[in-house]
Amino acid sequence: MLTNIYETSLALLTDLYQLTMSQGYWKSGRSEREAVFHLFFRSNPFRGGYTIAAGLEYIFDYLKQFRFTAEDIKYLSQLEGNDGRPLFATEFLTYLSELKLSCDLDAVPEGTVVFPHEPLVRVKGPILQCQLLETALLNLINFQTLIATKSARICAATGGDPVLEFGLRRAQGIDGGLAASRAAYIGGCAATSNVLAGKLFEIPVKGTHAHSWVMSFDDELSAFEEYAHAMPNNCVFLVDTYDTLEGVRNAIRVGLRLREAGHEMVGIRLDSGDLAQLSIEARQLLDAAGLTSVAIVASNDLDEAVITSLKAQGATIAVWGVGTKLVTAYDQPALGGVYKLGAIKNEKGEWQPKLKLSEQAIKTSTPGMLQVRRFQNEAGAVADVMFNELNANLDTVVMVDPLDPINRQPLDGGLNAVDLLVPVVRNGDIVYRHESLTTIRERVEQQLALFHVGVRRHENPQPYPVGLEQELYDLKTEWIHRARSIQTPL
Ligand SMILES: Nc1ncnc2c1ncn2[C@@H]1O[C@H](COP(=O)(O)OP(=O)(O)OP(=O)(O)O)[C@@H](O)[C@H]1O
Ligand SMILES: O=P(O)(O)OC[C@H]1O[C@H](OP(=O)(O)OP(=O)(O)O)[C@H](O)[C@@H]1O
Ligand SMILES: O=C(O)c1cccnc1
Repeated sequence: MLTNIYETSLALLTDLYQLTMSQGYWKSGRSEREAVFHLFFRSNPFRGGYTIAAGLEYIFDYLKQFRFTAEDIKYLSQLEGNDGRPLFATEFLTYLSELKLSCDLDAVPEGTVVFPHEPLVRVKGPILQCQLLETALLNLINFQTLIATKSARICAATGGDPVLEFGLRRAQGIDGGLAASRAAYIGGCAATSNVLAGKLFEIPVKGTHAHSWVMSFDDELSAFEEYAHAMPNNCVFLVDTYDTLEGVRNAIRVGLRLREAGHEMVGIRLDSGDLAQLSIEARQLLDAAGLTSVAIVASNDLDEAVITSLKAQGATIAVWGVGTKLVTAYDQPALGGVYKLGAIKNEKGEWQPKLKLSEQAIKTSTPGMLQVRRFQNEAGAVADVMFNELNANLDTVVMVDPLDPINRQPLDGGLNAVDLLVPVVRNGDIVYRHESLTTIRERVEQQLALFHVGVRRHENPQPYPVGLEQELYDLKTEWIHRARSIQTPL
């Protein structure tokens, strides 16, 4: 079971406008009106071809802590509007203090490969409640999905060599550091240096030593000897404090003495200079000394591009320590996920599709209560089709490319079909079984294997087909026309 990260009430972890709109829904008698929202992103991060969904378990933790306590209500009661009078009505605050979530959430399991415009989470319930959840859900899913994806890319670049996540010191605060360690492990990292993340999430913890250890002695050899004395079963010597190849020679001296004492040196770490050249030279020195099992660990601002380049240069690095660029998603610091209303019930209790128009077709949201069906054959995933659960006849599925509607592809009934969104919360209660991070990591591997290498490559990846089921496409087109006419002046 995930240890609760959050032990405080979290209903106020939201943008003020969610609460002002909520008072609006309440005052206009529409707070209980049923609505459906979708959380999705519009483009794969890092100019990549895929994205790894993550963060769902944190949503469960957040929902468990969703309540307006007496202190929260007191705080809200003190907020003032422009005229200096209370922003919120006392009766509305009483309503909030008695609020119990009754939403249904459907979500894509963590570790699933997902694509732009596909809902990662779908929230159905009283519109006021759906609205109150928006900001926190985006906060939780956007960040962890981004970092899990970055991690998967870095791990793909190492081609299976272990990646150690070293990012805590450069992460965005305490919570960012913990969530990043979790997401990095989901994406494929072998271990973290973050000990609290290790304890909370059962992630293996690993580490070497810092330059300060070497600098605290008069010479490097004494530093390595003392470290070996203190930690004979965890010796990875950082060799670049003064002269890297001299450092390797000192490590070898200590490694051979350790062996005589019945221990094996685990590795050396390179943290500066030309990592390809130094790793090749260090490997030669280690092998010549008979220390063939000693691993070369490298760190220093690594990311998937540098790792790919180092591999191409024949670097003999066996373990990769990656911090800053992983946990901060350095080259793209936000996923840009959004949360849009798909449908709302009218006074008669009938679902009304809703969409948000945009100048750019790609930004116009898709109406309905959406589900994603992934079609697969023996070779892997063929296409994902979004459909509207409110009005779907899926006996024969014709997929329409929303950006090129002439491109209509019938999907053969012989294909396997899996619906990506699964029930996770019903009437406010979590109904999804807890998944270990091991299960989630395995899912990432299995899922990535379903996709063509062209979709997975980092340079100019092939777009994977994601389309709208024909009836949904027609519905969207109809509602685009209707929405435009709403705006057309008489
Ligand atoms: N052979 C290589 N090919 C491509 N990139 C490399 C190679 N070796 C190191 N790098 C990367 O180059 C970047 C800068 O390395 P550089 O050697 O300039 O800095 P540094 O070694 O940290 O400098 P300093 O000695 O001041 O610490 C780092 O991201 C590092 O991982
Ligand atoms: O480069 P990153 O991918 O962010 O990996 C983490 C970095 O953090 C440490 O450096 P730092 O200078 O903070 O401490 P040190 O004195 O132990 O090298 C470590 O040596 C790595 O270089
Ligand atoms: O254990 C390490 O080598 C380590 C830990 C944090 C940051 N950099 C390196």
